[in-house]
Amino acid sequence: MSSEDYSFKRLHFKKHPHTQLDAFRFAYEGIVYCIRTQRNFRIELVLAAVALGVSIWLRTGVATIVACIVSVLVLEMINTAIEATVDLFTDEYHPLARIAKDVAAGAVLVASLGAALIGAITLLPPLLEKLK
Ligand SMILES: Nc1ncnc2c1ncn2[C@@H]1O[C@H](COP(=O)(O)OP(=O)(O)OP(=O)(O)O)[C@@H](O)[C@H]1O
Repeated sequence: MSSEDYSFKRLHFKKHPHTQLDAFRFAYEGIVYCIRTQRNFRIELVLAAVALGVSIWLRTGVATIVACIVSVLVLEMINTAIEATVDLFTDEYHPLARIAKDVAAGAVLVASLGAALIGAITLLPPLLEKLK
């Protein structure tokens, strides 16, 4: 779904009033938008499923892995929101637009590297033990 399709769906959007259920639906649509349009988000979902599966198989605590997964996915979504906001503001080159997008992408990279490191520390020793 492109951002144009997404906007089209909302042609009849009324800002007020909306119910709590509508608020959940808007949030759900945001998640679906990320899955449909962000390749990195889909890759992260697959890696998350693999890491979670391995963690369950090895019977390590899953809480750390879940925390890493949530951090990366949430940051990817915030990155997508920042990109959309910057694109809404300008489609011209602007150094501040570049900083906003680069810093947001950098945040995702830091979280991803951290998650990979934590994943390796948590999963590698029991995995090597199991494969002995
Ligand atoms: N309006 C702009 N002004 C200046 N630089 C920009 C602008 N838009 C994008 N850039 C630069 O291009 C890079 C890629 O921006 P783009 O919007 O294409 O993100 P993307 O490739 O879709 O990112 P992702 O892969 O995380 O979805 C930014 O990180 C930034 O360095």
